[in-house]
Amino acid sequence: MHAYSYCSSPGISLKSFTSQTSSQRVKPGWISIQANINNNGRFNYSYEGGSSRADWQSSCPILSSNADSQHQGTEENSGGGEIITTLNGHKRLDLIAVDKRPKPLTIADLSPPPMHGSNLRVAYQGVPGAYSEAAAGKSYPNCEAIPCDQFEVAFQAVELWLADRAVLPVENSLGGSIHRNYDLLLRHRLHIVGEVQLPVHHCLLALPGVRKEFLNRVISHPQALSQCEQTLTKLGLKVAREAVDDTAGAAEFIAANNLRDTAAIASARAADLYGLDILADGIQDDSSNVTRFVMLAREPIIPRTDRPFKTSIVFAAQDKGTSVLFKVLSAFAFRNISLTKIESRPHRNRPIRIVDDANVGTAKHFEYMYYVDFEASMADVRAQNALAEVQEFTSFLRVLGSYPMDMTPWSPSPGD
Ligand SMILES: O=C(O)C(=O)C[C@]1(C(=O)O)C=C[C@@H](O)C=C1
Repeated sequence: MHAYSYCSSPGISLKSFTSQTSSQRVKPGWISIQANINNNGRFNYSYEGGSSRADWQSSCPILSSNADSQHQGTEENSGGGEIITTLNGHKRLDLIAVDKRPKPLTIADLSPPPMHGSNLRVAYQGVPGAYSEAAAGKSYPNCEAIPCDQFEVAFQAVELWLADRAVLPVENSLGGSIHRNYDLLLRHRLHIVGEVQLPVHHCLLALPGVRKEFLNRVISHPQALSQCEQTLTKLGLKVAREAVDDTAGAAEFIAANNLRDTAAIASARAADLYGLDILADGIQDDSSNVTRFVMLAREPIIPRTDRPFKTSIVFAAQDKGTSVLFKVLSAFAFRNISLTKIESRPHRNRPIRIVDDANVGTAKHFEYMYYVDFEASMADVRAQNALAEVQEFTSFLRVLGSYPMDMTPWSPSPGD
């Protein structure tokens, strides 16, 4: 039933990147990484973890090299120059520790990692069974999907080289934009290197034996709740709705706490993973329910013109003039470049501008950051000229990425 062959990793949580006390809860199978900057301005990592911490550390070169200095394991020289560390009786080969001398760069260091290669570590928000995990698998088949407890953590995981890519939702055909990710795109320096559209087929899940009449509440991600609002009412479920971090997390929570009065909106895969029954299938309000995800990387890809590309930009208008937005949009229209999305968010550094006009009086203007997606590659001279023109009317302009459009055909799931 599940088309993707990704594998899940132990996850990363926000406390990984903030100050932390030793009493903090650690999810089973997750690693908690505390990153501090030391006196030399370098990162130090320390670890608390669930059962698979050692596996995770040994699969991650950054972690395994740092872990060596923190754990009181014993070391042997295997005779071949490698160091074998013994940790809790388990032997492990530490490639990083083998040879600390700088190595010459090879051609392999200079080429980007394979787009669909194996072992690409892809961070997503949520727990296994979340739609974001499926999007990671669709974007990078055979990747190692790394669950993160918040969107921000997925950004940081890539920035700190704990993951190679992040795959994050930006908009849904029914629920609209996921604003948090628009704000984070601006705050972080990652590049959009691709997009993927995922049909989202929701199910109502409950513990085995539970019937709809027993339910007092339905829990899920706020987007999923809004995508199923009308259907829940049609099913006669006049129960409380509660928002949680992700859809699969809602299913996991019901199973872990044996909640017989609560249902979750989540995927069929989440039902499988957490041992829940499907009370209703395909409960999204529209069968063509699609979420668009973007793939993020530390480096941009080189834009091309031999296939359809999309470019995402963000800009702020200059202080003076009210027709800036019109002028910016005209720069694309005159060059026959179609816009596929426009979104405005508060300008966090300067949310309000006081405008004094001797004739009209004083007004408070809200200031925005505008996000625009347009259908052209940055290698296309029309896009370059349009942006040169846009720059004249804006106080800030950043290209978030120029990347191949997702042209994969999809159809509503059978039974919708
Ligand atoms: O909760 C999940 O399963 C997610 O992957 C998050 C998310 C979202 O943020 O929009 C992704 C796809 C669906 O639209 C519902 C929820």
